[in-house]
Amino acid sequence: MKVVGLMSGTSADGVDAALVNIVRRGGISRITPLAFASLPYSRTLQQRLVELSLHGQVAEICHMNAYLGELFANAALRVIRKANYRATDIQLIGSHGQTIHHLPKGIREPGVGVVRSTLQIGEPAVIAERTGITTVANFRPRDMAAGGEGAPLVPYAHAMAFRHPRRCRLVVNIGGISNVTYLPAGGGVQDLRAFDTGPGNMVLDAIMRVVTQGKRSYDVGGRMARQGTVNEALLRELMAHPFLIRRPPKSTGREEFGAPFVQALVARQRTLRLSVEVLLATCAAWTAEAIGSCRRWISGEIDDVIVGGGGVYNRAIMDALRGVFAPAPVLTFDDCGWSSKAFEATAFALLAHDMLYGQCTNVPGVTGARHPVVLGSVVPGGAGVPVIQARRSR
Ligand SMILES: Nc1ncnc2c1ncn2[C@@H]1O[C@H](COP(=O)(O)OP(=O)(O)OP(=O)(O)O)[C@@H](O)[C@H]1O
Ligand SMILES: CC(=O)N[C@H]1[C@@H]2OC[C@@H](O2)[C@@H](O)[C@@H]1O[C@H](C)C(=O)O
Repeated sequence: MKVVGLMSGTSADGVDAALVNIVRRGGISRITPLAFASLPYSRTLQQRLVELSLHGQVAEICHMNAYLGELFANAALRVIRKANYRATDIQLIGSHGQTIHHLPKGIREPGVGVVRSTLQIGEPAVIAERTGITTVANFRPRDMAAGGEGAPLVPYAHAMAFRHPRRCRLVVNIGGISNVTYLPAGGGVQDLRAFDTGPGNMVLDAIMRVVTQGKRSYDVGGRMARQGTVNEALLRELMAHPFLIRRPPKSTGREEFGAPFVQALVARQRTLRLSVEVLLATCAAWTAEAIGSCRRWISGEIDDVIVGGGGVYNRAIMDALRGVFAPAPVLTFDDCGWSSKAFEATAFALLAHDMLYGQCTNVPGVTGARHPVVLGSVVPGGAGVPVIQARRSR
């Protein structure tokens, strides 16, 4: 089956589209990447989405849901064209959407108990209408309904791509938020451990925006951070952040590490009279140390560390990670035959595909859900939902 995966992460910098071929045999899906395309958001749109995530008005959320649906559809059509296919050659789209709010711990309501919620926008009905292709979206809410955090979900795909019969591996995604997946040697999906570790590019990007008055949205190559030295006192304060100490299952987002957090951090920088370079160096080191502190909740050796997400291009973070995990080698997804940029989009192609087979793709030990569930809701395309000789498998 040819499937497009669509993803816009917490950095809100654009839609990634991965076209893959998936073959399923013996209850196992195998992926061959075919093409990848990105549709970057304008800086104004990125800013609107960041604002929306924290202070969105309902009318704007309503509008953005449909507008992003159009952009997601464009991204899908772009990757299909790039691979010289037509939309009618593609059977399925898996769209993560754009997270604009995530409340994994939930809020207690009388007569109901704790209500957990998360909101990904980018209307799948618009995607299905523009492309004619069956679209699966809204992957997170079902896990939450089963008592889980609804995140992270990509560990299912990490296991498919990176598990090894003899090596214990730590897969790290450094997106806006960072998350880890521990894959014990020879283990399967049910043996993995995974959770968000907290800070990623979101904090560094926000600092760049504040100090350049919005002219630069990230520190290219981590160059500015590499000109500073780490302030150990501030690093210790940051390592005491409540999210880092919380036991898994745990997931987070802009609600904890977005603008209000960064405003307080920049105020602290001014009190301590630190340069921007020192602040960036300290936050890059914090990202790496927070990832390293996952070892508190992981029992077992780490033979390889494999890193993906935009953070692989930040040398300050990568150098710090090498220090944190030495002597284990710190590799990238690309070193292992997978694209760092395309992986999350690919993962949502896989989740959509496996959903059609009735496969449960949440990992209850990861999200905290009470039981495995089938993730996603379907909007049929012009040819209806692809019919599968369904064989329910775990
Ligand atoms: N050349 C580069 N140098 C430094 N940093 C970079 C570079 N390219 C990308 N990045 C960083 O990577 C970020 C985007 O990463 P990515 O696309 O993995 O995040 P995301 O998928 O939005 O986040 P998440 O995984 O949390 O949902 C950018 O905002 C930027 O901070
Ligand atoms: C709610 C939400 O969108 N969370 C994202 C975010 O970005 C990284 C980390 O926080 C992870 O928990 C998740 O994304 C990936 C795709 C996941 O579900 O595995």
